Amino acid sequence: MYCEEFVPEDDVLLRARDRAAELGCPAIRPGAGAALRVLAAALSARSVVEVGTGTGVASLWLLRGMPADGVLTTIDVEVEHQRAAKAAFAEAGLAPTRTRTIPGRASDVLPRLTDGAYDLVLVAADKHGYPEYVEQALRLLRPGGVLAVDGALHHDRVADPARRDELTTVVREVGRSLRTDDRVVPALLPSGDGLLLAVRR
Ligand SMILES: C[S@@+](CC[C@H](N)C(=O)[O-])C[C@H]1O[C@@H](n2cnc3c(N)ncnc32)[C@H](O)[C@@H]1O
Repeated sequence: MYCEEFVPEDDVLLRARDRAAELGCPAIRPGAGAALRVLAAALSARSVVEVGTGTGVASLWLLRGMPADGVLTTIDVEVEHQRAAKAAFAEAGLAPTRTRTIPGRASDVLPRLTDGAYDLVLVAADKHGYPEYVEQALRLLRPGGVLAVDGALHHDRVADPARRDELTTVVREVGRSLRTDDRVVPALLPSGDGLLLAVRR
């Protein structure tokens, strides 16, 4: 699709995407990755959290929008995924100080991060955990900071009211609750698999 390929990926991103396919870990699609890079650049995001490192595809998009002294804190329960992500960060020539990779379950790690200290939080891990990760993200964001939730359309199932399986319902409810949450200004972009955005008031 034209929009998904509008900003092409370089070899480092394509290799990280290949490793994601090898490990069976779905990576963010390029259109949503490009949108994240825009957000990170627009916010001059120096402190970013990613929930669900995978092999580092979204991490690279974020880091490329962040200023040169920005630090990405990225969490994943799978050590093998984070190992692949670290290889991608090295290939991209990123200084080790630019990334803080934390192994562990998001529900254990997120509560240890500081309130109101982050410019941007990307939620992209197990969808069952989305309601909890979104709540944690709203705690972590500074006013004016942005929450991004990847997979918000869940393969277009969220938009189809006839789809009532558990995961689709969880993701749909996350969107509904952010839409009526006075703490944020929301929008749902159709890029990638759906990128739900919410600016923290
Ligand atoms: C969709 S992939 C992330 C893709 C990545 N953001 C990218 O675009 O390259 C989801 C990741 O979440 C991780 N994950 C699953 N459950 C988790 C949990 N409870 N806590 C932390 N990470 C988890 C998986 O190991 C997997 O690497």
